Amino acid sequence: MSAPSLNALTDAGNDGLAALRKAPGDAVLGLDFDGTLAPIVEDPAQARAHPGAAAALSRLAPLVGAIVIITGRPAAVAVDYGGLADLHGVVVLGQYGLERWEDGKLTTPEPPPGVAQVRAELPRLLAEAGAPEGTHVEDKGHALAVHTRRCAEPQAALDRLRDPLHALAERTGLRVEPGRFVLELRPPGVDKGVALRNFLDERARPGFPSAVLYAGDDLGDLAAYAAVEELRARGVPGVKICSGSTEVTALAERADLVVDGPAGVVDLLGRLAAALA
Ligand SMILES: O=P(O)(O)OC[C@H]1O[C@H](O[C@H]2O[C@H](CO)[C@@H](O)[C@H](O)[C@H]2O)[C@H](O)[C@@H](O)[C@@H]1O
Repeated sequence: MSAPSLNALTDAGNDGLAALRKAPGDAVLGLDFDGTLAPIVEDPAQARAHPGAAAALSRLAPLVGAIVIITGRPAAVAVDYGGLADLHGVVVLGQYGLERWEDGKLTTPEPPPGVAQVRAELPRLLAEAGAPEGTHVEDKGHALAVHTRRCAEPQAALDRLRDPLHALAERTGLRVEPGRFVLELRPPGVDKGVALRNFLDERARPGFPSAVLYAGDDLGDLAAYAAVEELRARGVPGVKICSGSTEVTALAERADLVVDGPAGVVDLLGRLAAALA
């Protein structure tokens, strides 16, 4: 890996990149979808992966041990919006790890009953809480996401809805997952860190993983960062990449390398593929 721009800002990150270069066939690349592979747009249904994302992943897939996309989206939606259907060697863990898509096969559990309760109660709750115009509910089957990006004042709208949504989540046995102008009510028990750890554990063998790289942009990705940090503490090299934005700063503070949004991530993946080929 000779490109200087692939250098991380931290020693631990550079150790991770060096280990990835040394034994790519046992390395794992973990990637978030929205904000990392796909540019953020106002309407969640219009989000699509960066035009270079699928090509970069397809170049990398035969060079590394595994590529796993870990997303809050339903797995099938990420596959569709990401243009991933024909990619071999890419696994998609959807709904924060509840769902799995691999080689065209989707595995999805039954949603817990609290999800139906939230679906039934949410319209009235939003009306009573004075949800501003532009508030939008995305029903993901296993979770409901309340978006405020299209409100005149997205942050104020989110602040207004936070307490009522937390109360609803508590009543229904769900948890609130905060994100970029969104509060999601989703089942507890999984997060992106759990999903990444489980994914690694199921493939465990001597020398695996040689390194783990994880790229994300939003608060939900911090759990995966924590998993990479734990791996490092156990001697497995890791790299935390932040797909930078002005909306979230918490990841940049913990990242080994910050790149310029999905375009920067795709550029990085392309250079990684060139370096490993
Ligand atoms: O884990 P991710 O792949 O990052 O998914 C997290 C949530 O992303 C989506 O919402 C975000 O992207 C939208 C489209 O760009 C944007 O409009 C919204 O403001 C963002 O919060 C998605 O809609 C959610 O279901 C995902 O859970």
